[in-house]
Amino acid sequence: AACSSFRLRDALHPLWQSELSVSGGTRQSPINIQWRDSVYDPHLKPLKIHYDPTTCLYIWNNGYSFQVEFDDSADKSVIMGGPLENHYRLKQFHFHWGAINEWGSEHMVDSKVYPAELHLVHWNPVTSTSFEEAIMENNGLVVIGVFLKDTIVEFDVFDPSCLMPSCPDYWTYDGSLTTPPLTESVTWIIKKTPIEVDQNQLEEFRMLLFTSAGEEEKRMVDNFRPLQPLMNRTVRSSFR
Ligand SMILES: Cc1ccc(O)c(S)c1
Ligand SMILES: [Zn+2]
Repeated sequence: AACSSFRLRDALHPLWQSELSVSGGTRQSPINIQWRDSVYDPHLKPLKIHYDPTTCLYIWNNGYSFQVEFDDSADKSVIMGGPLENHYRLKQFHFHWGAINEWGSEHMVDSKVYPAELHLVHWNPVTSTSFEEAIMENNGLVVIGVFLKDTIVEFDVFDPSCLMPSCPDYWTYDGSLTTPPLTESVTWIIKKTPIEVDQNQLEEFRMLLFTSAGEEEKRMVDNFRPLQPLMNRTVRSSFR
């Protein structure tokens, strides 16, 4: 019922209004992951994550999420393994969330939506010389998506490794950025198990603003892109 009261225009933040779909896009994100249609790939390795908290630089509001930036001038916070052919450097992480707990995540699993979704954005230093260049490269980026569900716990937002669920299971598919330029440069790795965050943490997200000082206040909520067609893609799973 809550979803029926959800007005599509709420999710059409000016950011996406003009770019609901990239013309000719064949691998757009986010998608609804149909668990029974995902294909177990025994060649998928465990994902290896080595984050160095000292690479954490600062947090800022970029107008459509809050983002924690990392020093990516060396291979200090990196991921490798999984579906990846080499290592990727952590550049930033940010979240997407809803105005209420009934919606907010970008990806869905069997049409189940979560209140929020964490994106850990990495770039390929082997095929690109900078993050900005990697955004335009085929598979220049890897984004790890982690669902958030509300419960009563505390978590430290600045040590990204503690943002990762202990369960190693993930789905992976070829997709795109979910914000402009929506480039089809992302290998998505979606963790099967959500992390649990305190309801107060979700409320704090909803206190942020899309607007700058002096403008009429607009709460930063519903900063997620609508689902995109799967088209000719298969989602692989790292687990049976
Ligand atoms: C590079 C980048 C920027 C913003 C995003 O929401 C995503 S998913 C990726
Ligand atoms: Zn994102």
